[in-house]
Amino acid sequence: MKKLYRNMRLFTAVDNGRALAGAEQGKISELKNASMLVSNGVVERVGAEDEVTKGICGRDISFEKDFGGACVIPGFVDPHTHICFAKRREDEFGMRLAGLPYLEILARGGGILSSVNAVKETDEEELFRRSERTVLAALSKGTTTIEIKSGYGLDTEAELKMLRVIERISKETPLTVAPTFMGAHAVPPEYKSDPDKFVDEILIKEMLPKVKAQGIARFCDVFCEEGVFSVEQSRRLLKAAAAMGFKLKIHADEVNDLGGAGLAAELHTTSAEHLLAASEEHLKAMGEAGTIAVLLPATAYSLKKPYANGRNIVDWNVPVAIATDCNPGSCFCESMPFVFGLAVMKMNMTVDEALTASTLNAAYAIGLADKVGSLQPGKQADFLVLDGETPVALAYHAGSTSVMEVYKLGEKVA
Ligand SMILES: N=CN[C@@H](CCC(=O)O)C(=O)O
Ligand SMILES: [Zn+2]
Repeated sequence: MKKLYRNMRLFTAVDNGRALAGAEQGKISELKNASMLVSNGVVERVGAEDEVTKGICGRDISFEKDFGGACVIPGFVDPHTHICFAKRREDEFGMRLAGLPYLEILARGGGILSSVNAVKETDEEELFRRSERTVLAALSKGTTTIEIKSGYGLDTEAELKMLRVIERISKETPLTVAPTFMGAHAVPPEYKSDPDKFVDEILIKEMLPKVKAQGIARFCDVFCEEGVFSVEQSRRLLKAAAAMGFKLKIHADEVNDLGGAGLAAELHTTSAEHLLAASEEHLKAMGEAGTIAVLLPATAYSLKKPYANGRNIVDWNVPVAIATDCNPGSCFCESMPFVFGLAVMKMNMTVDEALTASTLNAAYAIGLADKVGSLQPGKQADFLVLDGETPVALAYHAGSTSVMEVYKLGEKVA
């Protein structure tokens, strides 16, 4: 049986087989009085009502809804989160407000390492319950597909525990989930004097094969940053991961311009994230390599750092996606509408560019563009009804999500 959604003002990026870059990123299709025919949760037809219903017998339609001309966009795809965590770190936020730098907190054994201790102390059921709560908060704000990283385990057992919880989130919530293995999130204190040993003997020889064997991660990611993993260590890990069939991501040039964006271009990683301090040369190389820049403006907000230069990065022909980076430390934010507003107001992207960044390009950044990211035949019927005439509302109505209704696979879920 089919569902028919009618009378929508529908805005979507158009998928032509690759992430959109440069001027293409700002091209959005707008259809007034649009209808959408959904079959088994998948868009069968979308367009003018007479075309959409041509040859369809009324008896085949089990459900029909008129949206009264409301603005509809694809469900948000959040392509970068650490949303599987055991405890919030409000105390650390207070320390940062008092002037202590983020990397200094980590160097003193706090930050990511305090989240590692919390995950180890929390049993799997409880970790699932707490993570699920934050994931459902994201869903209520319009996120219908989400990437979730491990990386608060740092030993094989705890990393696998996180990845099992992430798999459960995928099975037991309405969201589509892209799981990422990020055992290279920080150097555990016991390897502080020999981080190469952690990279070569633990990450490469022990963890990657076990994660691969269990088939519970699609991507491998690394935090390439001063005092965390060097460019050379990141290169070794990512090359080993690629050889085992993982797709690649890299946290690059978040605080210091270490050359992570250049490494992303060299290895043709699917995406490079953060990029606040990345050089023009390396960003342009990413554009040539087709590596997607995943920008995280809520992290710049939360760390009180200058925003990544989204305007230039789009103009340099790098496909841009945006994400929340939801995590308990550097950025406790599960709201894609907030990130959308920051992209427009603080990174000088246009509303249309931000819409592509938060839907289609985000889907490409997690390898799921064949299923989600735009409202076109063959893709999941994941969509949002907005309070506003156009997607401008997402930036205009500051502090509101503007998301009235959330549909996943053609079903209202929030
Ligand atoms: N920068 C590294 N990792 C995360 C933060 C994780 C944390 O602070 O817990 C990020 O992408 O911002
Ligand atoms: Zn991150």
